[in-house]
Amino acid sequence: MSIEPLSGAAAAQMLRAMREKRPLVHCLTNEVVQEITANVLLAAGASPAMVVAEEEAAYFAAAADALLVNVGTPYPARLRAMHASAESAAANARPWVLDPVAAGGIPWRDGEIRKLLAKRPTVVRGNASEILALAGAGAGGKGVDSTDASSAAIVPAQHLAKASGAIVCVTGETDFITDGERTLSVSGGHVMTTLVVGTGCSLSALVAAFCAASNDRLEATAAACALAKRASERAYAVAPAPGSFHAAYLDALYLIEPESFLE
Ligand SMILES: Nc1ncnc2c1ncn2[C@@H]1O[C@H](COP(=O)(O)OP(=O)(O)O)[C@@H](O)[C@H]1O
Ligand SMILES: Cc1ncsc1CCOP(=O)(O)O
Ligand SMILES: [Mg+2]
Repeated sequence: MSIEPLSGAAAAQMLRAMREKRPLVHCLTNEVVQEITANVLLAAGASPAMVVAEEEAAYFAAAADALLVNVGTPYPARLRAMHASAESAAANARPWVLDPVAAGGIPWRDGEIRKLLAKRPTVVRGNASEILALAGAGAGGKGVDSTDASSAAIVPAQHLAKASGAIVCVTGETDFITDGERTLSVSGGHVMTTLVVGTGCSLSALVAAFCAASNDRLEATAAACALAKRASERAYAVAPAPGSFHAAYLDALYLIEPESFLE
């Protein structure tokens, strides 16, 4: 199966559409990354809302433009809100993204991730070890971090996409995005991105934002990856250490214009 790089024209169009819509993204995410997730969405041009109580999450999922479900710090009440919100998003034709943090490493969590996967997310975005584990081809990474190369997860990601009906986005040195038939790649970025917590989790939120603004969810997902990769490159050029890189990454997400993908 051939792999196509995402075109600059598609990335530009998707970023323009996302900024025009300024989608409201409902985030059910982990305790570690709430702030970077909200800030990444705001800087890129979307609108975050962390509506987490079981009593209100499903209601809000029907009203928001997209939903993120990230299982980084799961516990029963949060998982109940996640299941109800995923059902509500699907019933109201809203895209939703599953981020299977640490898949393969913890049996109870794996069971919960499988139950969420059965609810048919629009996109599953994870690092290579997480996607390999979900595809039945690996035993997880080092906690929340990947110990595998994204290139090793291309074929398993394609199988997982076919089996689950979701678009599967596996990130790493190169990001690969597949629906099981077509596979896009996004290269570049900088490894410094892995030294700032929440860059993967917040990318999953960005994928939700892009999917809210286009019906081509494969290209929308790849465009979110392309924005993150370009922002990482710009950030590293001015801030080559984690603390300042974090701030520069947000700045770059804000400053990058759609036209820059056409250069
Ligand atoms: N070796 C690398 N070189 C460049 N960019 C990377 C590398 N590893 C990860 N990234 C980027 O870091 C971000 C987070 O991806 P990743 O580390 O795979 O997810 P997670 O944080 O969920 O483990 C993505 O934008 C990805 O493209
Ligand atoms: C450190 C940590 N522990 C549980 S969730 C989490 C954040 C993981 O963030 P990311 O997957 O973006 O690196
Ligand atoms: Mg992650």
